[in-house]
Amino acid sequence: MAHPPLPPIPLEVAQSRLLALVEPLRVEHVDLEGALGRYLAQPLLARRTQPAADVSAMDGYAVASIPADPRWTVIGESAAGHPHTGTIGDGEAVRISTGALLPAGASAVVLQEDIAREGDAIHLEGSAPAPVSRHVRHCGMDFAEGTQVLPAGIAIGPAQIALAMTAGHKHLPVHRRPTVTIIDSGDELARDPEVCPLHQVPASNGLMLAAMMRGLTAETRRIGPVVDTMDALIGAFDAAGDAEVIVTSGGASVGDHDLVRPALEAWGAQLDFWRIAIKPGKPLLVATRRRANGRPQVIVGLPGNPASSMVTAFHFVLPLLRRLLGAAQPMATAITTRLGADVPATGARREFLRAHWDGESVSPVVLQDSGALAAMAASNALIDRPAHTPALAAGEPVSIYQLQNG
Ligand SMILES: Nc1nc2c(c(=O)[nH]1)N[C@H]1C(S)=C(S)[C@@H](COP(=O)(O)OP(=O)(O)OC[C@H]3O[C@@H](n4cnc5c(N)ncnc54)[C@H](O)[C@@H]3O)O[C@H]1N2
Ligand code: MOO
Repeated sequence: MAHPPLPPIPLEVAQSRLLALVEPLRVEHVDLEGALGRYLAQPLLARRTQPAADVSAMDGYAVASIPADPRWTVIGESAAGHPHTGTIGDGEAVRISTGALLPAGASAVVLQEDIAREGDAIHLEGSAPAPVSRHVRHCGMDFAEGTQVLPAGIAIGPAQIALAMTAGHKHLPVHRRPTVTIIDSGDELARDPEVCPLHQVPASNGLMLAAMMRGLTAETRRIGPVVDTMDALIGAFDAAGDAEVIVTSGGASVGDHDLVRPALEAWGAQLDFWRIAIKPGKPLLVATRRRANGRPQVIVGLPGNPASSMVTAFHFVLPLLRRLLGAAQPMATAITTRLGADVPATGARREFLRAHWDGESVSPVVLQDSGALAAMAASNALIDRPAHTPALAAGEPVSIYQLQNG
């Protein structure tokens, strides 16, 4: 890795290069609870039809028809889990509960609120269902056996798990969880925030990064803080073992003690790119190393400033993990909202302003220094400001990314 200083590259170019380095991990079958937070590896086909037969959507009376003189005799009951076994004819009704099978011969359900009953004799007092099948859920209304209920690559959340179970599945095919080793690097970093002299700062980035990855089910391991020497860094890379992804924080810039790049080189990794035209986060680097199994190990070197680490983890590490997990859409998606305050013009780098979004408008927090953690903790969004754009006034539309920040 001899490095003529490379010009910073645009965000999307860098993201595409990073994602092109890996493929989704191998497929495994896990139980439904274990599938939460992961991505479906193959399209899911229904193994049953839902509802499996016509069922009632309301509590009332199932009837064969609604005659001009709407009177019926109750001949039995169909309760949820206890179907009525006979067939009903004209003038007959079956007491029915929500979710119970419609008896053979029934075509409508009349709400119990619309019925007057004396003994087994009932008559319509309110309104008849319109259309007549209004309170009936027909066989296959939700899905039919053999049809695709979920596409490959979809995120598996609570509704997907419920659907999979209802479609007759106990297990789901998902991609293996990625293993990630997170390395805090820097002589100034203290492991213990209660024992932190003036020249030190608590090593909070590793903790924050692991927290960001938790929602994606990644298996994280933390190393460090590691001191700024080649030997210590190479030792930390070795200790990362077979992790699919190594994330370092700090030491990515151009200072005399920023050794992540040369240490990666000495360790045998290949630099893929270094420096992105974004603010914060410019010194981000990505390198790869071939593992014994022939698959690449990807190293993402994040800048040490906390806001830079968070923004680059958001735009690079999380999409990389989603790609390894088999997500159809690994990138974060932006939404459009309007500004609650003016924002200044931008320069050569695309900027991601830490901001607070209240659901209606978004305002940048006052302190945009990439070392400002209190300001970052007051943010729940990033305002996306393209490079070389003029100032914008409150009320104008902007793109934002939502952060899972408290
Ligand atoms: N002459 C130049 N100086 C700098 C440039 C440049 O282009 N020319 N880039 C600046 C930018 S932009 C950034 S961002 C920083 C990032 O540099 P590093 O990745 O080398 O980060 P460090 O110098 O190691 O640390 C920066 C800052 O962050 C704190 N830090 C580091 N690691 C952690 C951690 N694990 N937990 C909490 N805090 C951490 C560290 O103490 C420093 O205060 O470089 C600029 N400089
Ligand atoms: O890019 Mo640095 O990340 O501005 O602070």
